[in-house]
Amino acid sequence: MSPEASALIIAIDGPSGSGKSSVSKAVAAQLGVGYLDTGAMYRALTWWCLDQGIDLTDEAAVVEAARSLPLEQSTDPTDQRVSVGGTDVTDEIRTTAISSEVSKVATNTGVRPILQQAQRDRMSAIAAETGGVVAEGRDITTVVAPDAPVRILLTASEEARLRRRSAEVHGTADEEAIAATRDQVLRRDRDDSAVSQFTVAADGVVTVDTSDLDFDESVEAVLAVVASLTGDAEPDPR
Ligand SMILES: Nc1ncnc2c1ncn2[C@@H]1O[C@H](COP(=O)(O)OP(=O)(O)OP(=O)(O)O)[C@@H](O)[C@H]1O
Ligand SMILES: Nc1ccn([C@H]2C[C@H](O)[C@@H](COP(=O)(O)O)O2)c(=O)n1
Repeated sequence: MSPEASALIIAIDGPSGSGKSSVSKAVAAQLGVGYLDTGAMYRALTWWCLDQGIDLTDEAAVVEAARSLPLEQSTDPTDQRVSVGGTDVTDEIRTTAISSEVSKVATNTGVRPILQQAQRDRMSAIAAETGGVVAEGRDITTVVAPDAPVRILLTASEEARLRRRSAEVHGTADEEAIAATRDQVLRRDRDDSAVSQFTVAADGVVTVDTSDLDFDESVEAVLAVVASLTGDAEPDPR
């Protein structure tokens, strides 16, 4: 039996600001398994292309960059680091400069199969190493790991998502801050929707709506789905 056959594979998708990354990291930490942030891979490729002077609208050049992306990504949910070509880009890939450009790379249909295969390979390696993996993104439940035993669509209302992202980026969720956040959340979702379906759960995918849940309640809700689908996934007591 391959190590993955008995591993705890959890796939989570959802729109921007729904809480995928933060909730997935907490779930992985509680279950004692590794974590894969697939959005970070698209962000890292965007950073690399810009660093190399590649025009993001030159689709063939971006595909070529995806093929040779020198990416290193940690899998510890409590210590996320991303490096490209030896440069630590952990913080830089979260800047507005990257957030506002990343959809150009993520909607490049030549890039997607390359990163999707890399994500499958990473998931297998992480599961073999840690006994499981929580992988999150936009197409994990549908394309990257449609056979995962646990597949969840994490959603939240547009208002909740704007409020959360605004509080995170601007430290406030007043009207002005929310207006400044719309591009990063709503426009990006609209662009990304052209290539992935992450607003409606595919067959067999469980929806967890966090609009009225706080962070801890969202983590509990996801853990409850994991437990109900696997029967034995109690949080690691360590
Ligand atoms: N249920 C919740 N209640 C309140 N805040 C939350 C909740 N879930 C997540 N957050 C906060 O909302 C912000 C956005 O969450 P997160 O970055 O995890 O979203 P995401 O879905 O991964 O977004 P993106 O796809 O744009 O990276 C974070 O500051 C996070 O702490
Ligand atoms: N599986 C994935 C993961 C991410 N993307 C796109 C969507 C975003 O524009 C970008 C960055 O993702 P984030 O860090 O905000 O979750 O990558 C995708 O198309 N498929």
